[in-house]
Amino acid sequence: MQQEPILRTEHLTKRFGKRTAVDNLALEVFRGDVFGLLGPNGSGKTTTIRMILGLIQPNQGSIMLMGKQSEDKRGYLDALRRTGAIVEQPTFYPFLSGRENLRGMATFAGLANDQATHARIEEVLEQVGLAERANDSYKKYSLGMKQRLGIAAALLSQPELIILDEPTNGLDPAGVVEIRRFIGQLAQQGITVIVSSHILHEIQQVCSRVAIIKFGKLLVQGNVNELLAEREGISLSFKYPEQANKAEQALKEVQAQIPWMKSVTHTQAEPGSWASVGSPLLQVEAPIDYAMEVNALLGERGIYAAEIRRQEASLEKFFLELTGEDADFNETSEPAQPQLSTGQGRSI
Ligand SMILES: Nc1ncnc2c1ncn2[C@@H]1O[C@H](COP(=O)(O)OP(=O)(O)OP(=O)(O)O)[C@@H](O)[C@H]1O
Repeated sequence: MQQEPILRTEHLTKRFGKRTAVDNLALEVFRGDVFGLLGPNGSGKTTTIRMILGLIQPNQGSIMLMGKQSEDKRGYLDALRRTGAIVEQPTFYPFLSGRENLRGMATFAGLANDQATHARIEEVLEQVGLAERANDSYKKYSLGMKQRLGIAAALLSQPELIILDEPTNGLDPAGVVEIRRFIGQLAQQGITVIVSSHILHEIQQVCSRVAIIKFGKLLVQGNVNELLAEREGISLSFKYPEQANKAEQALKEVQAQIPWMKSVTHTQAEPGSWASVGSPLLQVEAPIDYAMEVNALLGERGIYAAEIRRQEASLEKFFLELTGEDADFNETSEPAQPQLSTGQGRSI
């Protein structure tokens, strides 16, 4: 079945003076996605989101939101009405309660001050898990609760799409887990979510698709499982180095005839590895489903691994492969030349 894009950007570009903050960006978000817009600080995530929300104008390119093109001002505005967003932490009144703040927000959003709106406020308070604390003043809320109240405000108008810019910023690990769980719940309710982050592992688990950007350019975009499945592997540990040598030789001999075995690498277990430090390891780049075949191939030659494990793939490792640099996403310095020269990135 053909998936329906809820958002598509083409050649999206924004320059601030000489700096190109967003460079020829092509994003595609499908209905029902939890779409992670990932990239280091300063990579252009907020600028992209601000352009999608019509808060700033692109220098070049187009945006399609819910079937409406950005050039069609009236139609696009209608699509924006069906979109909820938090770009910066919304301003709430510290001495008012969560519920009172939402009433203010509802008025601000043009919702009538009637029974239906009041019922909707109770509904979103329930949805974000703040119903029991709705009478507490905003200043008593934890950072996570403040974030959730912001999301509640964005949900007031029953959006089909919600855009959250760095919702985990400044949260402690428990707060991050809470937001992640909450994003999952939104998706279960059929709301499409776009969530940006500079910390890959924080939201990787909850995303169905991701785009990784750097210096405003798309590095990669695709379904998380597909991106990672391509990169998972089989890890074999051996008791003695000579066994690992024999196994390496045996696998490399047959590798050319086996399409699913992409590479075989001989290493040693490092600290933090699942195997004891220094023990010989073979990393076979192949789907874990083929572990039995690898084992059988070695067994036929009288070689036996001490242990076989799935080598987990992670977006962080993938990012490292893609850019050759650290994936903690915290560095802000810009190299003389961007790593990739095309704006379209890889896509699967
Ligand atoms: N209004 C502006 N005027 C000038 N430069 C800007 C403006 N807004 C953003 N930039 C620059 O554009 C680049 C992209 O910034 P942006 O805020 O979009 O990145 P980001 O990926 O959201 O970063 P962060 O994770 O820190 O929020 C940065 O170099 C930033 O300094």
